Amino acid sequence: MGRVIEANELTKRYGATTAVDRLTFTVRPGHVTGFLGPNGAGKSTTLRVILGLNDPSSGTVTVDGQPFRGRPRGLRHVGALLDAHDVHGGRSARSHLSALAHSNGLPRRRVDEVLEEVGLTTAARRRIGGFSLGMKQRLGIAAALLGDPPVLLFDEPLNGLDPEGVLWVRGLFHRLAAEGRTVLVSSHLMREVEHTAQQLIVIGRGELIAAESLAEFAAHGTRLTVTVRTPEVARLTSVLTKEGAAVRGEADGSCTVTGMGADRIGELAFHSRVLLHELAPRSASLEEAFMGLTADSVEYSAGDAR
Ligand SMILES: Nc1ncnc2c1ncn2[C@@H]1O[C@H](COP(=O)(O)OP(=O)(O)OP(=O)(O)O)[C@@H](O)[C@H]1O
Repeated sequence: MGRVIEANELTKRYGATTAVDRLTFTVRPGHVTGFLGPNGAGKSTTLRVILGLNDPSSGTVTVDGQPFRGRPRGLRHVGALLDAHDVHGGRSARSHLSALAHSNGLPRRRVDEVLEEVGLTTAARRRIGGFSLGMKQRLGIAAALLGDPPVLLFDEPLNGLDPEGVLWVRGLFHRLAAEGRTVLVSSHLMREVEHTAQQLIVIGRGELIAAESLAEFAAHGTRLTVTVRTPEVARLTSVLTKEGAAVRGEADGSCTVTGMGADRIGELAFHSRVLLHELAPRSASLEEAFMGLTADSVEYSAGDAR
């Protein structure tokens, strides 16, 4: 049942600001795709353009080979949670969803089904204005699911959810993907995405930085570093730097070596009769890889704070 989202050289400018800059990517069904980038990277803009809420300045984005805008009864094709606050506070959850179901020609029974799905059945008659952010996120997810669509877009859906809610959302996204749907989930935090997504699209300053599996991202983002502990720091540093490694002293007395594997460090230390107390290879975490890759974009958005 899946549908592919394809962006081709997608560009969106707001006056002098280029929010999305020649983005080309494909989102496939069957797994959760994380859409990752620092604040202001252009994630929300991209999602809005996919949904046809904004026109691209140039380039194209299609869902199942066609621009999404103008599809009748859109909720049957693409469900989206863009902004959990974007709901009428005076309405109840049930009347909000009923209105959406009605305008999209969806059967009323779907309202009860999605309320049950997101755990809001008992709160269905309460005013949305009194909902916590987590409850509003659940309501937004319910609205996205209403049309039982094959394509689902979620903008920062984990915001405001408690740990139990986060686990629930992850389980839900995995199930939706396993059913063959296309699931795109944006976040500015790698730690949110790394347990949720199998595929990643990483952007910074509106530009594509990476589009690959989480495993590939982890592998190429990883710099080889080795933690070494020795009572003879100066001698070891001299031995290793002569062979091309970089050695940095840490506050706890250990050294971080880059550019050389643990085997070679051990060999060189042995031949130079330098005593080692610890020799531990470590790989950068996904968070570190993400921050390293997007460092330039973060500086940009910090200076360009909205
Ligand atoms: N309607 C608009 N008018 C002018 N500039 C805009 C508009 N919408 C977005 N921008 C700008 O486009 C850039 C990308 O914004 P966008 O909201 O898409 O990023 P984001 O990755 O979703 O960030 P965040 O995580 O902070 O929501 C920002 O510099 C933002 O200020």
